[in-house]
Amino acid sequence: MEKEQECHLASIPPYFADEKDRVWVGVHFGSRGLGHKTATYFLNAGGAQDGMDVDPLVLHVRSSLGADYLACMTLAGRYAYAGRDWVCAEVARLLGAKIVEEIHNHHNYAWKESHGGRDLWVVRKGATPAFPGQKGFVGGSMGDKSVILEGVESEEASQSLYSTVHGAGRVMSRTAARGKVNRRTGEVIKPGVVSKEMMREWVQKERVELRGAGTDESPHCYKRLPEVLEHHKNSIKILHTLTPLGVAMAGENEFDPYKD
Ligand SMILES: Nc1nc2c(ncn2[C@@H]2O[C@H](COP(=O)(O)O)[C@@H](O)[C@H]2O)c(=O)[nH]1
Ligand SMILES: [Mn+2]
Repeated sequence: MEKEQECHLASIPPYFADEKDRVWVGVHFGSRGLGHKTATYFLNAGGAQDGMDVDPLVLHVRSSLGADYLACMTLAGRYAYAGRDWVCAEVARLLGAKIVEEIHNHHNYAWKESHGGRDLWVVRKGATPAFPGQKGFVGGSMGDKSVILEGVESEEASQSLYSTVHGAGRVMSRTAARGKVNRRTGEVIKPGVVSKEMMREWVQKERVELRGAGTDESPHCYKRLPEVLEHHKNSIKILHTLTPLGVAMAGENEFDPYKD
């Protein structure tokens, strides 16, 4: 690492080197467990039906339940920011680095915004805001380059309500990748498509130091980010390309009581 004193934060914790050999620390987690519990509480309280094809529960933002939901969502968002900040600071400390720039972005969250003179609640599922000049971190995979990008003004950008992708996206489900095993008997119900050897081979070729990770997170599970970003080239500008150096994530048998 040429500049040990400089460290940039992107919002997996891997760390990367950019095109000028500057170090970036990236994390990708938030409030999944808390968010799920919150949503479940409000769905039950609002009398939502259960099932894939049922009508959605609609709560008015000015109803007591709606206002409480928004307050809880905002709190869960702050909890996500705080957790990411803590992990980035800890990785920077371990690297002996000083943080010189921070880029935060949520996904799977709702924002109150004005578009074309209309006040809207914009829910970005698997997407992040990318208003002109707004920077964001978009992950590839543990064995692919990631990017720091910013939104640009264009017809396409406006049509997307100034949103972009938050990752390359999956080509297979977690279950398809790792297979299905009977937890009690250990019997393999369906073998996984991706083996540990395949995952190891990929990261070794890319010279990435990997700690933890199940095969459901292997690069084989994701699209290639440059191809995805090519489809978005009119609404974003790539500022930095980040090459992964080290990636740490929970192992396949790790117990996470918070599920975040
Ligand atoms: N830089 C990294 N990006 C990664 C890694 N594993 C996945 N990804 C990308 O991020 C999103 C994660 O999405 P989610 O659905 O799990 O929230 C995904 O689309 C990938 O492209 C990684 O280890 N490093
Ligand atoms: Mn995510």
